[in-house]
Amino acid sequence: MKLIVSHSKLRGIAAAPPSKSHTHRAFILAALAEGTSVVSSPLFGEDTNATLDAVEALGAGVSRAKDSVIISGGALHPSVKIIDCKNSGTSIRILAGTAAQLHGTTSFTGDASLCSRPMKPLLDALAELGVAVSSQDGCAPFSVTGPVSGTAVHIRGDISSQFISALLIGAPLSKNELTVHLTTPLTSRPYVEMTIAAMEEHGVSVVTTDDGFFVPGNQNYLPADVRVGGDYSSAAFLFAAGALAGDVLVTNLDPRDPQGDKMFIDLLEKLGAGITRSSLGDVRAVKGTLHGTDVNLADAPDLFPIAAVLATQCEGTTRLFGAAHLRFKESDRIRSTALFLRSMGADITETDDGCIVNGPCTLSGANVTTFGDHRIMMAAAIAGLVAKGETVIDDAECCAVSYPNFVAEMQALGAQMRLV
Ligand SMILES: O=C(O)C1=C[C@@H](OP(=O)(O)O)[C@@H](O)[C@H](O)C1
Ligand SMILES: C=C(OP(=O)(O)O)C(=O)O
Repeated sequence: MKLIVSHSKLRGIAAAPPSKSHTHRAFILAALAEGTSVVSSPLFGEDTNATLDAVEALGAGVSRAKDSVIISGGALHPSVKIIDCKNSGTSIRILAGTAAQLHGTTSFTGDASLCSRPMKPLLDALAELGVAVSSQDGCAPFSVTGPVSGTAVHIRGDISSQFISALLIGAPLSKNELTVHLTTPLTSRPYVEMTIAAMEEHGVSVVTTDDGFFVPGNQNYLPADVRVGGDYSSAAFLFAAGALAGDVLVTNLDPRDPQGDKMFIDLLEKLGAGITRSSLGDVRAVKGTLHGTDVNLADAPDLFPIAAVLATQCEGTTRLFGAAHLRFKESDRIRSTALFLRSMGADITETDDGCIVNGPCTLSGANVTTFGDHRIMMAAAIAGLVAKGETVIDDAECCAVSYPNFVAEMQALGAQMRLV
């Protein structure tokens, strides 16, 4: 399907969809805990559905209701069928760390995008811990044959924090302790902090050390009822829509949430958008005169495509930097973002770890290739709201990965968008 977007004025209230990252963690940790856990308000997106199907294949009891999932966990076993994680890096990496703790072999695969994303640092780390791994080229499809027997592991932290989350989440299941030594600085650190917070909610502990993490062995995950809060990465598209094209109030957000992408609100404020925060966590974003600045996205890479869209509407130069790991996402997001914005008329130059944008740019509608990447699709749709003429975006259904109601939500706010 294609999405056709025209210049629009927006006004209204939208609830942020549930957090994708919290939902993955809630489903997996509930599956690891002996007993019954209830996950309320989870995200039912394609990525989190892949995780839910996978924990079922690994032996968890799963009962899906309209706005919650009941999971009976604790007695996991290797999956007899190949686990297909579709488009989801978080699913395949964290679940590989879990499957590696089980006695036997589990195989994983995904779609073409996922099968081209890096897995080797995690597979090498699992091999260092005594797990037999088999993959053709360090990518999916691959299999792991557990259990883990080692007690120390070395892994780089600058490709994906999901490798670290995978090792940490699996570790308490081992008889032995685990020390994780990072061989490079850790990027996307807030996601590891979300992992540790979620593990603590299920009664297990992780210690942060000078060069990584330490997890005591032989710990038991306890069942817990968890309510999933709103997703700041998805909300960024709503905030940007308000800041560029009108006035949008976003609800269902918790300012105490460890999600790193809540930095987007501070960024909008710094750029000059009208931002108002209520004591309940709601945030209103209103169109303002925007000015360029330098933004380090090392810890919030998912904001890159929409931050680049904002940058095109800022006076002066905006430098987005620090996020070379954007090259390993659903697409090479530095390239795919620069490509679509340049085709719309933006002055944008790729760098190794981000981009430089000279604004303000007059954007014009163009044919946008998303590369099947949900965040490129949604960023292009927001760019289309301020472009002259029609923006035609391919593969529009790919937003179902993280934000299935994106188009309906934008239309309800007054966006001129139609699916054809
Ligand atoms: O752990 C997670 O939930 C995620 C970690 C991040 O990936 P990297 O650690 O690969 O940057 C982020 O981009 C992804 O959307 C979700
Ligand atoms: C990179 C993302 O997710 P994942 O790594 O789980 O595919 C994302 O949602 O932008």
